[in-house]
Amino acid sequence: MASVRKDDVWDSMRKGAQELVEKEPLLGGFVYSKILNQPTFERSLAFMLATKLASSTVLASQWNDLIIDALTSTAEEEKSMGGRGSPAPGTGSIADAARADLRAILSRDPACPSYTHAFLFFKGFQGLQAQRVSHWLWSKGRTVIACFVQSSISEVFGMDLHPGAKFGRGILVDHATGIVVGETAVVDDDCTLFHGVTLGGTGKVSGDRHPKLQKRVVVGAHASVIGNISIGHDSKIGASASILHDLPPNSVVVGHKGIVIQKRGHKGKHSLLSKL
Ligand SMILES: CC(=O)SCCNC(=O)CCNC(=O)[C@H](O)C(C)(C)COP(=O)(O)OP(=O)(O)OC[C@H]1O[C@@H](n2cnc3c(N)ncnc32)[C@H](O)[C@@H]1OP(=O)(O)O
Ligand SMILES: N[C@@H](CO)C(=O)O
Repeated sequence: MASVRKDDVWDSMRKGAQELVEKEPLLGGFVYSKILNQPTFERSLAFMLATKLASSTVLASQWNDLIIDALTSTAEEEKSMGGRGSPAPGTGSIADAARADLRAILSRDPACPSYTHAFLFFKGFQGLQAQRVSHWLWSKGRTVIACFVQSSISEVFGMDLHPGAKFGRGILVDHATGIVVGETAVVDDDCTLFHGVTLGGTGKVSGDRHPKLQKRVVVGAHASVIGNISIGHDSKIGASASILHDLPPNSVVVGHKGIVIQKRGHKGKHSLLSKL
């Protein structure tokens, strides 16, 4: 007999949805259609994204079919990879990446009370899952439809995520408004991006031209990280900083020149801050 996979995120989402409807019956139709009437996390995710992205010319049912295709194919691809460790950014099951993102949001965002809340209300979460679908299309050479998805994400969620960009798992995209991520950017597992972040090119080169964020990097609101540079794991980039050069792991940087104020774990006066 085939074993039924345990899905703690989905179980918790359904429980949260039930509680939400009891508290606010006005939202009953909304919550039932997106979660409680759906048989699985995958179906729920596809329906939620499809209804967000739908327009008068590309219907929710067409989006739903496309997204289900992406979720099924990427799950099969991950299975065929043998399930060894976390997949490289931009590869592996989209649904499992979405589950990891929900876990990350609940554990790292004090404003998030439940998986249900993030799933239904956080456009950073929703837009990122749509980007994962566009990236799957991009990786299959379906670049026109991938760019159409990018354009729809931009219109609906207010952030511009190129389909070529590679995102790992456990990503918190908080508030999300105004985020721009370029084609060759890589955001590894457990990173956090606040609103207004740019992971951009210098405008002077083509090819591989966007930043690579290693694991657990936090990029503060309205910071710009520019060029094909590497941001070492566990670094924090301050709100409104501009970063144009590689940063070693554990850096904490602020200001227009991305001045290092400390190496995390090392105590001492931030003397360089007097230059700001
Ligand atoms: C609705 C919302 O809440 S949206 C959330 C938006 N929040 C963000 O984007 C958070 C981003 N985080 C930051 O900018 C943080 O300040 C960090 C990560 C850069 C630094 O955090 P910490 O390591 O705790 O540094 P700490 O707060 O002790 O500050 C150290 C010094 O840097 C200065 N500093 C901190 N952040 C910044 C910044 N973004 N720009 C300029 N200077 C800064 C401080 O004034 C302080 O200076 P001082 O030593 O002269 O007093
Ligand atoms: N979501 C984060 C930043 O706004 C918080 O509530 O602190």
